[in-house]
Amino acid sequence: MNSISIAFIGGGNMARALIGGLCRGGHPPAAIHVAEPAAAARERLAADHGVQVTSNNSHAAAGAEVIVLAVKPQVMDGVLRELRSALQPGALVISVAAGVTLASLRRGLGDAARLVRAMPNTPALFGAGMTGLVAADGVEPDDRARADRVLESAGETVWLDDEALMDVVTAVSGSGPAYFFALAEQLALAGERAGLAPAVAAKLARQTAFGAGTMLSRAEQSAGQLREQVTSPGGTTEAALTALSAGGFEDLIEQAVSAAVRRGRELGED
Ligand SMILES: NC(=O)C1=CN([C@@H]2O[C@H](COP(=O)(O)OP(=O)(O)OC[C@H]3O[C@@H](n4cnc5c(N)ncnc54)[C@H](OP(=O)(O)O)[C@@H]3O)[C@@H](O)[C@H]2O)C=CC1
Ligand SMILES: O=C(O)[C@@H]1CCC=N1
Repeated sequence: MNSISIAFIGGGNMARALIGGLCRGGHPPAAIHVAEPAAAARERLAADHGVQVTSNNSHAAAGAEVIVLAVKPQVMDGVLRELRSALQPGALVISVAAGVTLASLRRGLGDAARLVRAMPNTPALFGAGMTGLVAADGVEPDDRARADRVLESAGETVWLDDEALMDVVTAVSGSGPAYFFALAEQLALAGERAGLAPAVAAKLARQTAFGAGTMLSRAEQSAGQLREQVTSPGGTTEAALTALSAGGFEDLIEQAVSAAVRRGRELGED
């Protein structure tokens, strides 16, 4: 594994997941610096992963070859102002912030900055992440390779040519794990209401989500084909899926994705 020096600005949920993925993938913790204002979060990151922690964004960024901006979109402008003069020449900046455009990163960091916008997701923690990436003008092939080396330790990557689609990536795979977790939650609750003990219902839902996810990742068939294999004509699954459709399942998913796309665009305008 490479030992690119990486600085994370913001040590919250997404940074933790990416750092976990990097460390599991063999990236040396000593080559990872994290700037995070909350002392408790810093202590946890240092204890869990052995990474270097600081409360000072500029110090973290100063020696780094790759800087990952993992702060909320709402605080990004202030962070960019702070970092503008702290980046070392040739450093690659990867922002994972939802909605924040390459143009606004460019405004904050100046013309010389090498910029990539990425949208990872939290399964990165176990190397099972999905990251969409788009590069700003001026990004060289070796910058893309550097971004890939950082994000591939967290799972799969896909490069897009059209930045406008990053809000759709955010809505599908960035936020996507939450939809599956919400489904697992509701499935367990429904099992409880139908008589199962809470622990049993939770175990059935979790392991079923794991099994379905494993099949989606390993089987050759499409999601639709896998669904059909479970659905015996006139059987229980068909009854359940008919109830989901009658309740507007397909429309609801479309509405959910549209809402997330809209919110991503709003965050970019703030
Ligand atoms: N969570 C997810 O699944 C995903 C999140 N993202 C993106 O990742 C980014 C972070 O999200 P997430 O990890 O969920 O949020 P968190 O709130 O968990 O993490 C953000 C961290 O940044 C810290 N922070 C706040 N202000 C500053 C600052 N000025 N300098 C340095 N650090 C600061 C926060 O500290 P404090 O709490 O003390 O304010 C917090 O620990 C967002 O832009 C989001 O869009 C992208 C993909 C998926
Ligand atoms: O909810 C959010 O805004 C972030 C971006 C994708 C996942 N979490």
